[in-house]
Amino acid sequence: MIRLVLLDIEGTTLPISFVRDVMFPYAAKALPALMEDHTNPQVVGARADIAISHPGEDPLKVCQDWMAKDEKAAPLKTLQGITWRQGFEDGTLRADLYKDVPPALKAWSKGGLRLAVYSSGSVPSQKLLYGYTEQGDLTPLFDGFFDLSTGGKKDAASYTKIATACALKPEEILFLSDIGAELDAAKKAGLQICQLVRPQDKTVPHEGAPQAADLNDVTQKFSLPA
Ligand SMILES: CSCCC(=O)C(=O)COP(=O)(O)O
Ligand SMILES: [Mg+2]
Repeated sequence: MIRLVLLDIEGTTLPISFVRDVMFPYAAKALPALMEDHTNPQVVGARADIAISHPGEDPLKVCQDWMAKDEKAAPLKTLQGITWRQGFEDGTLRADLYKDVPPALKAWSKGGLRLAVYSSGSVPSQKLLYGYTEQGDLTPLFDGFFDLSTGGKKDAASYTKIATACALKPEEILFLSDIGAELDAAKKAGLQICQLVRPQDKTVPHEGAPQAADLNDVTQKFSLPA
């Protein structure tokens, strides 16, 4: 029996284009000034992590390269999250979630399902994103937020950790993502899985994973509350 739905963000609840064409350019513009901040402990920590992984390299250049390749690197995700706070709080950024997402999340939650997020985006940025959506603040719907500090999304151990943190058996969790390797890892850990194949995102269907076109389709295929 499914007790909790664990959701990826980019390509699952939010169009990839919003991340690539709105959020990333916003962060890219703010990053050079942020990298000069020597007082914020999170910035200092992220710079130190980059110095370990890329000794002798310019940390700003490393971040710019990561962004160009959409690398899910934890220091970059921390720094991007810091830049996005200003944008979400002053109204420049508003998460334009897929239209099927808010009603389905509300119906699932109202029907007794627990909801949690697992994204490469940092937990503070997950909370900003769901806190400032075109449909209002959706953060009260979630009782868990997980990011790369739990582990990589292609690593089965991360899903085991999430199940433990949620005090559930792995098979009581349904993980939704667009990425085949993430779904394979979750399946290996014993979670139920479903791939979101969003035409707008040109998602490549992954062999061996049940598929859904949107969250309404997930509701039907897994008999979730409607
Ligand atoms: C708060 S999500 C911001 C988008 C982002 O930076 C990202 O890397 C999303 O990756 P996901 O794991 O949700 O596909
Ligand atoms: Mg994704």
